Amino acid sequence: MNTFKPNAKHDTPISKGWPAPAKLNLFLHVNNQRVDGYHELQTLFQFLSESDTLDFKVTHDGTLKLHSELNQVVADNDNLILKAAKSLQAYSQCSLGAEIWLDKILPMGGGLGGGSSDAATTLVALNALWETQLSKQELSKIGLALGADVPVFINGYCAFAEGVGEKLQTVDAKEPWYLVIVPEVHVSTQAVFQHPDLPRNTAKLELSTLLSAPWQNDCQALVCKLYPQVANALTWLVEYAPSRMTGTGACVFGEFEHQNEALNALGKLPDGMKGFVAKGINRSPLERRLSQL
Ligand SMILES: C[C@@](CO)(OP(=O)(O)O)[C@H](O)COP(=O)(O)OP(=O)(O)OC[C@H]1O[C@@H](n2ccc(N)nc2=O)[C@H](O)[C@@H]1O
Ligand SMILES: Nc1ncnc2c1ncn2[C@@H]1O[C@H](COP(=O)(O)OP(=O)(O)O)[C@@H](O)[C@H]1O
Repeated sequence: MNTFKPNAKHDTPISKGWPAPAKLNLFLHVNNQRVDGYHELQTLFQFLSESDTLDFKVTHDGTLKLHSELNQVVADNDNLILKAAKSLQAYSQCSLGAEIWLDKILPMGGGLGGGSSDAATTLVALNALWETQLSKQELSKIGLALGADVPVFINGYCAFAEGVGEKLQTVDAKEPWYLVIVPEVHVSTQAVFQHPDLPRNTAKLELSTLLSAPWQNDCQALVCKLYPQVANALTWLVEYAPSRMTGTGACVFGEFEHQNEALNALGKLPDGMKGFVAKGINRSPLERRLSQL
């Protein structure tokens, strides 16, 4: 419905409004460390109603250009959007290029997966616009090389993940409202996984057992010890709702049945804490967008 609307400013068609949603890890278990250093996980991913938005214009000279204020903080060579577009060009031998506009609203490096989601949306959108016709499986293979969380965003459904996040099983979870607190601290995923105090031996369990057991994040205690801002945010939030950390942090989330309860708690956030309210969603808005083409 939003595809290829002529845009006076750019004078050529731009495909607008491709969403790149945030995710939460509703639980995160670290089961094992592989010989290559990576950790085997069991985790449950759910999307949030908060998204970055990307617009794309196909070009015919093979060049890739990103328009974003993010280039003040992330060099083009490191930006997952351009890396994703280059990987798709290489894999599919496509000679087309693209201009890409990013409206970035998701906090970076907080365990909400915004960078991975931007990369997934780029792969899915350009696969459609360049007509490269790769399957979700092929796109996920390309995406996994960019980040462990990219496949779940390509798949587009709330999912239980194993391995390093690539073995996915769709789950129909409840869709509550969340208050997400964004502590002003950067937690390095690599540093958490390399830390000697990280528990790495949670028993692997069947999905049915995991879904009915209390949910936990194995990285949370360590991150709270290393970053008091994360511990403080959780201490405040658990007074209002069952709360946990997402991914390797730093963001924490509290679960509410009704939007107004989450908004009410947001309104009481102490000075110096930032957060937002979003709904948990099982079908990604990217998946919905694709089905409208
Ligand atoms: C653990 C999760 C859960 O969603 O955390 P968040 O990043 O979202 O917080 C993700 O799988 C993270 O995925 P992603 O952020 O893409 O991680 P990558 O860039 O692939 O890896 C960063 C570094 O973390 C370590 N790493 C990452 C994932 C994993 N399963 N085992 C690891 O040991 C590796 O040292 C790697 O070099
Ligand atoms: N398009 C992008 N958006 C966000 N971060 C990006 C992007 N491209 C590269 N990055 C890098 O990826 C890192 C992780 O970003 P993000 O996915 O938001 O966090 P997390 O992995 O903690 O969920 C950022 O700190 C940034 O250096």
